[in-house]
Amino acid sequence: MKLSLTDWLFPSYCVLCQNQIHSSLGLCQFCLDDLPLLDLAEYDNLFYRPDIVEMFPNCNFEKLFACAFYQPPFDLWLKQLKFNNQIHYKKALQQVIKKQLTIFTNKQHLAAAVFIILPLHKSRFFSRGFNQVTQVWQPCLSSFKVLNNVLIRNKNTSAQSQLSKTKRIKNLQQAFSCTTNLEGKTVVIIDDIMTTGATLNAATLSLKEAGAKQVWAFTTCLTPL
Ligand SMILES: O=P(O)(O)OC[C@H]1O[C@H](OP(=O)(O)OP(=O)(O)O)[C@H](O)[C@@H]1O
Repeated sequence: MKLSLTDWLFPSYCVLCQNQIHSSLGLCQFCLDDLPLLDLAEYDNLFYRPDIVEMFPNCNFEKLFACAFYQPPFDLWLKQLKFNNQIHYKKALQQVIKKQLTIFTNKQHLAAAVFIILPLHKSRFFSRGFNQVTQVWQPCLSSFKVLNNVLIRNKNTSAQSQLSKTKRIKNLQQAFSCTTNLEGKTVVIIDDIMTTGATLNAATLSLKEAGAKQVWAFTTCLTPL
């Protein structure tokens, strides 16, 4: 590995093995290659995997992309990022997302699709200070068309993580609205975690009401209840 002057002055280390890496990275190549990622080369739509379709019944979106199941080390990275703003895990997650997006785009055309990062309600955004999904995903989407302020979160919902499956669905009812006509478009909606799919389903409903032809859900991790 060739290190620059910046790397010598401000060394960065792999979040897993602590070997020195380029400052632009969070993981060394060995650790990245060792991670338990979902096999998108075989299943570019995870709904084609019988076990996954059984874990997430009644989803209204057409395709599902995820990097991995919510298991070590992803659970720690996502929690630390969302609740403690530990942004050094961001680069590691971005390497994982970019790797999975490259595999996906080799099989699926996304040039005409528009991307929407799942918004937080404004009061949640102000109390947290950031949208953890935007922080991680936005830099991975430079070659795609990202729409901002199109999907609005109207309802200040309780955190899904505290609720049962039935309550999660009710909690998200009427949570979103869409400000733009999406007639005929394929919309990719992005979130960090899918547990029951209630959040992504509620967003899908709004996007389809606005005319979206298809909605594809991209999430960093899956964690069925
Ligand atoms: O698939 P589901 O059952 O809908 O659960 C997944 C959602 O739950 C979490 O958010 P949560 O509402 O807990 O918190 P946040 O909006 O503050 O990020 C997570 O970030 C997803 O958005």
